[in-house]
Formats: sequence, structure tokens, C-alpha cells
Amino acid sequence: MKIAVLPGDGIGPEVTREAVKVLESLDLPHLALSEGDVGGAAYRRHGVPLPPETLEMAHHADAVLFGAVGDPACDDLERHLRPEQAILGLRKELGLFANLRPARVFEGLEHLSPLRPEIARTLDMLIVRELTGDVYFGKKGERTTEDGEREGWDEMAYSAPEIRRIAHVAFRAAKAMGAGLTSVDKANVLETSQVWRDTVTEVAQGYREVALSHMYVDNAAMQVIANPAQFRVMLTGNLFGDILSDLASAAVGSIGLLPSASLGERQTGYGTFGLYEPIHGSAPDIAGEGKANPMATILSAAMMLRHSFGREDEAARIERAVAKALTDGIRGGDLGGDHGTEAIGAAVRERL
Ligand SMILES: NC(=O)c1ccc[n+]([C@@H]2O[C@H](COP(=O)([O-])OP(=O)(O)OC[C@H]3O[C@@H](n4cnc5c(N)ncnc54)[C@H](O)[C@@H]3O)[C@@H](O)[C@H]2O)c1
Ligand SMILES: CC(C)[C@H](C(=O)O)[C@@H](O)C(=O)O
Ligand SMILES: [Mg+2]
Repeated sequence: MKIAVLPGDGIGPEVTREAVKVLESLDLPHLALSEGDVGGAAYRRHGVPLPPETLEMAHHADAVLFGAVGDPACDDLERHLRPEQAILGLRKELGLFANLRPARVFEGLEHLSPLRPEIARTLDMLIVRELTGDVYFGKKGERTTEDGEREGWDEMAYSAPEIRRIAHVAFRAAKAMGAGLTSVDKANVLETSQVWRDTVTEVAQGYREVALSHMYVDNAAMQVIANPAQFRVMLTGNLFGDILSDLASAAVGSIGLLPSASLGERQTGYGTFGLYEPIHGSAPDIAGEGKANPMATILSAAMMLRHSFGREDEAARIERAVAKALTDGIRGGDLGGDHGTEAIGAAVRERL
């Protein structure tokens, strides 16, 4: 079970370390971990945020465990040298177009959510976010207007094949869960969204058992807070999914709790190749202080065992251990508690 561990910047190394310890404590057969440089850390050592040897390591692994990238010291670098380019490059180069971001309030932990408990307890959704298209990967640049002013521009485009393949992922998930699907767009304004909506509707013909609805993204943001019960599977483009998943994490209680899986089509001997990372970033404001909540990364490792290694039992064990730790009052500062990164990791391992 070859896992490439890419800790990255800020709290990345701190949270990744705890997830690795959880994996090591499971007595998995043939576990082979290797570590690579990525992000600002890689820029300092190799002059680029995604060195070829790191990409190579990821290519040859069965799965990648990723921390976070982003470093304020790199803010003035040219765009292609900034740490964030590393995660975008990995997603694109590895063909990881399907980003699964589950958001749910753990049973009995409604009080961690800022929503009213009766509403919080209904929040249990899977955001299926397209990950290798949209305004993220369109042409972009800066030009000078006729008035001599600076103007930045980013091209937003989605092709029908790109939409089709992510729609199939979402419909298959909804079908397996016996759930409905909400597709989120901005079809009242964007051409991209018009093609998105038509294509998703077309794909729906093959999934008669899945009830499809469409919603504008601004309304969707409001509804996640006001009435989350209506969402089970939410299909979004790259940009809207980025924003809505941070929003959903706040509704759950903290961004330190939300994991993710990024999948493509490549199969290994064990399952689907994937990259697993918390949805949060490098959190420079608390980096190096041992305060970060590692639960999102630990839960990402659980998703890895499920999707890339077919180990549902161990995945569920990790998820139960995290839920039990929370129920037992093990909380980081993000949840109003005073447990540090290592203490939270240890508490989860004790409960495995
Ligand atoms: N996939 C990624 O690597 C990724 C994701 C998001 C942001 N980023 C990058 O990270 C850097 C910081 O971005 P940001 O501040 O906008 O977002 P962020 O997610 O890093 O932090 C937002 C807020 O949440 C807190 N937070 C985040 N994770 C936490 C955790 N595990 N435990 C406790 N608190 C946590 C932070 O302290 C901060 O107050 C930027 O460079 C950004 O581009 C990277
Ligand atoms: C760091 C950034 C490029 C990334 C994104 O926008 O996808 C992050 O916010 C995320 O959610 O993984
Ligand atoms: Mg984000």
C-alpha cells in the first residue's frame, strides 16, 4: 500500500503527522510511506512549488495524503511559483477531477454547530465538486485598459464532456445512497452554467431513480444554513464547490473537521487512485503552535482507506474513533476546547 505523504506548509506537517500515526497504528499489511516536498517548503528547497520528483512520487503511489500549501512569505512571487500552484498542478496532472467533500454533523454533537440543534442534526451532505476545470484552469492574465488602468481577467469555461463525467460521479453516489441530487449553478447569469444545467439534465436521463433539482448558487449558500436537510448530494463546479464547502464546514462547527477525497479514473491493484486532504488551508495564523485540529486530515485518511484501498472496516473504525473523541469532549481551539494537535491525535488513536 504505497502512500505518498505531502505535508506542505503551515499546519500541513502538524496535521499530516497525526493522520500518519493513525494509519501506522492500524497494522495494515504492506504499508509503505514516502514523503515529498510540496508548496512553499518545496519552493525554498527546489525553486518550484511542485518539484518533478514529488509529482513522480505521487504518480507511482497508490494514494496521496496531502496536508496544505500556502505561505504568506511567498505572496509576492509570480503566480506559477506560488505554493497553491502545487495542489492545482497535482489535481490536473493526476487527472483528479472528482472532489468528494462530505459534511455532516456527528450524532450528539449538534451543539458544536452554530445552527439551531434541530436544524444542525439534519445536516448530512456530500458535495461533489468538479476539480480540474472552471475559472481555475482557464486562460488568465492582466492587461491595461484604454484608460491606462490595470485589468485582470480569468476565462471561465466548462465543456460538456467535463460536466458529463463529474455528473456521472454525483448521480452514481446519489443512486448508491438512495438520495436526491441538487446541481448548483448560476444559469441566470453565466453561459458556463447554461451548458452545465443542460448537460446535467441530459445525464439525469440515465438515472431515473435519482430526483434531480437545480439551484442557483446564491440561494444554495443561504439554504445550506436555513434548511440543510434538503441536501444529500450536491453537484457543483470548481469555484462554487470551493466556497460552499467552507460554508458547510462552518455549519458543521469547524473547518478543522471536513475531509476530502480527489479521485480520477485510474485504478490501482487496490482501488481508485486518489489524493486525500483536509478542505482547510495552511492556517498561517496558528502554524507552529500545535493548535491545529488534525481531525479533518485523519478523516481524509479514512476516506483514503475506503476509496483507494477498499478497507471499509478500518475507515469506519477511524470515523467512529473521531466521533467518540468528540463526544468525550476532546476538542481543539476551533471547537472551543483546549486540546492541541498531538493530544487530539493521541485521543483518536486510543479510541481506535
Ligand atoms: N488545499 C490547500 O492546500 C489549501 C486550502 C485552502 C487554503 N489554502 C491556502 O492556505 C493559506 C491560508 O488560507 P486561509 O487563511 O484563507 O484559509 P485556512 O483554511 O488556512 O484558514 C482559515 C481559518 O481557519 C482556521 N483553521 C483552518 N484549519 C484549521 C484547523 N485544522 N484547526 C483549527 N483551525 C483551522 C485558521 O486558523 C484560519 O483562522 C492560503 O495561502 C491559502 O491559499 C490551501
Ligand atoms: C488552495 C486553493 C487552490 C484550493 C482550491 O481553491 O481548490 C483550496 O481552497 C481548497 O479548497 O482545496
Ligand atoms: Mg478552499
